[in-house]
Amino acid sequence: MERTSITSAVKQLRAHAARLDTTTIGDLLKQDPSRAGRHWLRVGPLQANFARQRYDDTALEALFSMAETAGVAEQLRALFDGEPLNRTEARPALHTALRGDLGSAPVAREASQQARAARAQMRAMVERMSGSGITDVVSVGIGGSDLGPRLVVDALAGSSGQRLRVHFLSNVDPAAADAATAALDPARTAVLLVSKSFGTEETLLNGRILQRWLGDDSRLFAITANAERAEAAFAIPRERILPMWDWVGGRYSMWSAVGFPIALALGMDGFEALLAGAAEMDAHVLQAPVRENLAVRHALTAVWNRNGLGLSTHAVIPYAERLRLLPNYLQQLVMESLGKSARSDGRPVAGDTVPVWWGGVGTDTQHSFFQALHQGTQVVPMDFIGVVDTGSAEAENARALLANLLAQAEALANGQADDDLHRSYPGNRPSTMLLLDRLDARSLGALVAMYEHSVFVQGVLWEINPFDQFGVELGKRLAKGLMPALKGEAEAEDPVTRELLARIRR
Ligand SMILES: O=P(O)(O)OC[C@H]1O[C@H](O)[C@H](O)[C@@H](O)[C@@H]1O
Repeated sequence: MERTSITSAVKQLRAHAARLDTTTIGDLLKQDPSRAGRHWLRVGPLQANFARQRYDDTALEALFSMAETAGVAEQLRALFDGEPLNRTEARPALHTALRGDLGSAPVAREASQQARAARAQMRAMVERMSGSGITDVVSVGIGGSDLGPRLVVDALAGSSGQRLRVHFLSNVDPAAADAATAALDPARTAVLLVSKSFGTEETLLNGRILQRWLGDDSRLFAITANAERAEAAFAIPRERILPMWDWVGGRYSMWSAVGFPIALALGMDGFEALLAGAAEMDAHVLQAPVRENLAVRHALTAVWNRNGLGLSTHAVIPYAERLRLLPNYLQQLVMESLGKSARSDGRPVAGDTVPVWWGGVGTDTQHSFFQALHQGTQVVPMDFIGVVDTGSAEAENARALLANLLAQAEALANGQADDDLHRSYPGNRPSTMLLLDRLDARSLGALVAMYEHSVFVQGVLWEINPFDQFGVELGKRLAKGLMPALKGEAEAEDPVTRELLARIRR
């Protein structure tokens, strides 16, 4: 989209928001009795209701035409086809090729082919490891090499007649390595070093600790796009290395061999069900017109709340204990992808980009930060996520969970007036309701893929590259430079850091 048109689209959204300033969610529902029933979209096991967003049909039309002007449908096609949309790094982002073959260009077909071959390798390794007396696996990785597998294993391992017990180690704090290994027997444990670059300090340092602890390199594995480094630094032979590629971004990589811990915990069939759920969402997102497209609608809603209403944070609240790690996962996916101030072409962005994403699990968070959501001065738009059939025999608890989910969304939207301001609920706080039929590999795959595509579409609308993350580099470089100073072999340049170091050393 031309800079002028994104600027004017943002201006238009603000004008619609101003026009709707005194119209509440309650008013919108009253004005249009069909609203609650009209704002549903369903894709496979996932359905979403947007009726409690603060746009009316006219504002929604402006959002749809913003998507059309930005060429969202064409950009999605370009994504699947492996065009080098990651322009700052001159490469494609082909995570969709890890779970299907909807890309029609040779580069995308080649990627799907490589992904299939890697899955065959994974299947063989899962079988070998499952029958080898190994009981536990420690997956060492951080960021995109940790959060996705950690989320899925935490969500699904318990319910799938778990094979190997999988544990995760990410933080460079030595206490994390202690905690990860405390209850394990090294003789019955395998260690996976998961790092796309094989250059990440935390993973390399923790990898050393775990290699020593293991005492037997035959149960040390690597998942990486840099096999040479894994071989050189840890002497891991090729047959124990699973591949990764530079056309997969770290935070989009759990569908690749980075998902090996998932396959070990759920079995390869479970892992493939996750991919199938994501592939179902891919097909929908690629083919559905803008007005019926779940990820596009989710993205437009995010842009409305950010640029139209000017809301600076966004909360995601799964009412499912097994999705307790989803907010952490989404923080990386959304904020590392969209936390940018430069457009793809290097010029400054036209308006605000990503809000701060945060959240936690319901019902717990009702008893911690929901007070601020109901009565605080800042309005926080939310994604509520519920599971219709929990599959639990504890029907009373399952009903209470759903009742709380429904009640909170209602209370936030409708509020309740009271003469006493302390007891008054302002309401008019927007939320989207996302419902999974049940929580299994397929529905979780679909949900995560929906978020990935929503992030991509937001990137298109804001004209930013969601696939780089240069913002994380400066701090890493400075930390490296401070290692000698911490050993007392050098001084820090920054006066405050120097003073801090002096006190640390004392
Ligand atoms: O997989 P690795 O190369 O070890 O990278 C792990 C993580 O570290 C980096 O700092 C990036 O911010 C993340 O996007 C990445 O997922």
